[in-house]
Amino acid sequence: MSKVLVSDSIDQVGIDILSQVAQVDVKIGLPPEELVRIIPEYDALMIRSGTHVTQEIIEAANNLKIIGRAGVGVDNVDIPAATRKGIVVVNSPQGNTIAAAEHALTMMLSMSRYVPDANQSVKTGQWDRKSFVGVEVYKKTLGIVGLGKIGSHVAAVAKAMGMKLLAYDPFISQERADQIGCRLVDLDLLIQESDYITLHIPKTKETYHLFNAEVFAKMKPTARLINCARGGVIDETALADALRTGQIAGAALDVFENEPLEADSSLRELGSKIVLTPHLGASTEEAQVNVAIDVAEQIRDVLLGLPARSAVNIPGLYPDVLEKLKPYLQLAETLGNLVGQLAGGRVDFLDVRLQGELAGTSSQAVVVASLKGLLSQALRERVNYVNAGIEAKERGIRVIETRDASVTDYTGSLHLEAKGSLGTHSVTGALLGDHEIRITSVDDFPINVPPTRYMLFTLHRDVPGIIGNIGSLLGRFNVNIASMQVGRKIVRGEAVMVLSLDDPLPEGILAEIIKVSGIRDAYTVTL
Ligand SMILES: NC(=O)C1=CN([C@@H]2O[C@H](COP(=O)(O)OP(=O)(O)OC[C@H]3O[C@@H](n4cnc5c(N)ncnc54)[C@H](O)[C@@H]3O)[C@@H](O)[C@H]2O)C=CC1
Ligand SMILES: O=C(O)CCC(=O)C(=O)O
Repeated sequence: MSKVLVSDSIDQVGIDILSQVAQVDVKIGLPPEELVRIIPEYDALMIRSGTHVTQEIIEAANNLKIIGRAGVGVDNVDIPAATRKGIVVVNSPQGNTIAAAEHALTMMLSMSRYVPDANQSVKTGQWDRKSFVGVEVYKKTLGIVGLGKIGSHVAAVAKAMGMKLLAYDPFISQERADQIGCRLVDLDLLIQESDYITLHIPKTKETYHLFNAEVFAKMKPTARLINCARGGVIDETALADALRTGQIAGAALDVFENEPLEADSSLRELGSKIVLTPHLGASTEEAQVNVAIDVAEQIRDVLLGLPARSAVNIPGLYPDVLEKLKPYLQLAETLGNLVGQLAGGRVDFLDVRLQGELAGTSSQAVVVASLKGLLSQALRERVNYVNAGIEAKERGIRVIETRDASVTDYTGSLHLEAKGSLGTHSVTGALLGDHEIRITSVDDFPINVPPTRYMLFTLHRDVPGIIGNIGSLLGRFNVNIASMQVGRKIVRGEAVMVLSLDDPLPEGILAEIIKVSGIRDAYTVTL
């Protein structure tokens, strides 16, 4: 039975789903060295934002197939390391959208009306109304940085509260911003014109310390900043200075560069100018149920050999695409494996040509499947859909994708050409019916054979006697021929012979085959 480690607090509904297919161990708050020690036992790891899945943990995770992040941000997982190791990383892209958006709005309103401080003063026996005169958000300008799922929901609610909306998001179209009712502007203008700025961006190289001393100097002195996205997108030292010196009026933060926030952080000493929460954006009952179900189902599916619907490191393999392409992916893997063996080791170039109806589909998954097949001889079960692309890149394999919808011999076909240590070779394949694979050409010689486990390919001159000679040679070595086919372009010209064999070819027989008069070259393939 598979084993799943849950290392952050997850709603019970998620544990129940996982328990249908696996032994589930819940161990919260493990020190990193303990995680490194026990991770080899596990097939899956389920986390929230508390566990940092570092390269060291991933390198030790020799049985891990999937890391499930019950939430959106995957910046606490070393994705490149997981990808290299062939571990799928999944998240829940929408399960906590509403919770995070509502938290940002809560922060904006409670900061504007000094709710946390007023609450504290009443609870400590005071009745002070003068110190807590707030400001309204009505008719104020809200600048939204990152107009994705959370940013868009914040926009919809803020609009209903009568706020004017500006947005900065270099990856969002004007049309989408118009639909949401936001004016799309550049970051400088947003910074200068906004009364409130709310951040809904991921933490990346580009967004690290995006809000810094220079930015605070350009903001209105009455402006307030909200961050319920990720710590690290704000330079916290510069923010503390800007608040202390009155460069900006207030800030409300749910996330921090280091979590938990350091006990001596200067952010804790800014009184009513700042509202702080301990990363509570996703902490609603509803969101926790949503993300637990979403991610546990994906872990369950992957452990059962099914695809995950929200994998962040498998390109283009969304379930609907996958369902349609599945037979073609099998074809691509088979042809990749075949052409890789014909071209010999050290392949440095692969042309993936999608033909007929295949030319109209998303090519990414087909390319990944071709690479998986190509690398399978070298990497065996270590190569999978997650790491095939990166493994190919690290081996210096240049991949090009081409499309030719005009090829209509079959409904859809795939042509792979590889250059390796044995020269350049090509194979084409198509599907017979829904999923029966046929190899339809080798080195541009037309054939029509199903792939079988053991195969022999020869390049030869099409003259009488060759087939008989090869047949008797194989007979002498006790190799049984299951089927044989010759492909040629002209009679008595160059030809290719494909034999499906019941047995693997014994050592040394290839050298004998090449000696047969008329044989130019011979290759054995094991699929
Ligand atoms: N505080 C909390 O508990 C929670 C925090 N989050 C965080 O909120 C953030 C947003 O989440 P979603 O809206 O679900 O993600 P999303 O992917 O739907 O939206 C992110 C948006 O940021 C934009 N973006 C990326 N780079 C940018 C840049 N350099 N400048 C401006 N915009 C940029 C993208 O185009 C995208 O539209 C994430 O960092 C996520 O981790 C999410 C849920 C809960
Ligand atoms: O798991 C949590 O509570 C944090 C959620 C979060 O930050 C996210 O989903 O990106």
